[in-house]
Amino acid sequence: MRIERRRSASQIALPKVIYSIAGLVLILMILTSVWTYYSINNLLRVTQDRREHALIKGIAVAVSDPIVTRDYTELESRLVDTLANENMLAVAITDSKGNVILNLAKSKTNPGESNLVFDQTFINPPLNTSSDLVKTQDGGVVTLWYKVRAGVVLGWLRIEMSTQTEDQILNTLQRNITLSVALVFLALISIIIVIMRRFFRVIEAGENALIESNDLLANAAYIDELTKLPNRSALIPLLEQAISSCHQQGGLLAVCFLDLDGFKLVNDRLGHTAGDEVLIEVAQRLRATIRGDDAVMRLGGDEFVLLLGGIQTQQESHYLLRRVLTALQKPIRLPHDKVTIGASIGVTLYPFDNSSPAEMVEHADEAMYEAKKQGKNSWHFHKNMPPVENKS
Ligand SMILES: Nc1nc2c(ncn2[C@@H]2O[C@H](COP(=O)(O)OP(=O)(O)OP(=O)(O)O)[C@@H](O)[C@H]2O)c(=O)[nH]1
Repeated sequence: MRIERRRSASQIALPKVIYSIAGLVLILMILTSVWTYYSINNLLRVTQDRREHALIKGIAVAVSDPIVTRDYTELESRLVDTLANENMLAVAITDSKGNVILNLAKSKTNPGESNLVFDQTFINPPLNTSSDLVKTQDGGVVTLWYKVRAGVVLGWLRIEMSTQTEDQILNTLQRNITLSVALVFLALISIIIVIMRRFFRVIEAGENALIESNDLLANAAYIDELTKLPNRSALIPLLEQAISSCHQQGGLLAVCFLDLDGFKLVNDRLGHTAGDEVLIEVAQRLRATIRGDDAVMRLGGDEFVLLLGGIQTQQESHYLLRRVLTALQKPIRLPHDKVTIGASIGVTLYPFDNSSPAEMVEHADEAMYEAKKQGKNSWHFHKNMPPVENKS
């Protein structure tokens, strides 16, 4: 009589959807971050290139006059000014073949100072290029070659610059993006956890409601509305259960079909409502009389079935049946009347009667009719039983 409780497909599928969306968002976020990082990186490089170009062009213009006039004092002064630039490391002027005209390097110990470099008389310029500007990079140092022109090519301007500032910007950018991704990732994970927890709470609540409604439905299907006893639908399942435990534990199981005597009269004399009250009282008395493991059901009308298990001897079944009738025979008090009612009981005993559950009920029913025939308010064992004394 158990009703299976399963989660619906949509209930199982939804967390997967949430995980997939979250995963997708995460991948998009990482891709966006990487793309942003490379875009900004690229932008910085382009800006840096333009800045360097403008810078070297400016220096070239500034040094072209002193080169033409061979005013090396003025040339040195202009190069020293150039070296004042924070990132500038060295600056040199060569003729068109690479012979050094002037070579200045910033002092490593005192960046405010610049020294003439004398030990390098020739620097190899990129002679086989048609471009005016050539850039090479080695680690954090950028070397720029630029053709100095005044109508004709006067020579080469060579500057060495540190990319320290640029690297710092990029490192900061990289750190910030990594931090942002980590923070967004954490936020996303937290949101997923919150959503999942809420989701599972909703499922749990839904499941509980489903279980409750299933239980209610199950009860409604197997319970007699008037007496609250199990009804006819519960008869075979309960009988099968009782047979199985009797089979395991041994002893006898009495299947008792009980029909009230003269109940129609109660209805006729006192009305249907009074009849109902009598049925409710009978149900309560039957329930109070049987043992915890026994069962009592109302099949309908004034018919009940009792399943009395754990009986060791046939004699014991007589005792139990007498107890049932004695309990019923006590007057029933109604608001305006008092009713005394009896019952006839037909009995079949398992395992003497080893037929199917439905047949056993039929046998008990037949025996009940025998009890009625023999004067009512008594019990009668089915004819298939070993000879036992039928008593009232
Ligand atoms: N009050 C009430 N009466 C019911 C209900 N269901 C069936 N009945 C009545 O119960 C009576 C049962 O009839 P019988 O068992 O044939 O009559 P009886 O007087 O007990 O006859 P015997 O069994 O031969 O003693 C009928 O009058 C039905 O109308 C119910 O739920 N409530």
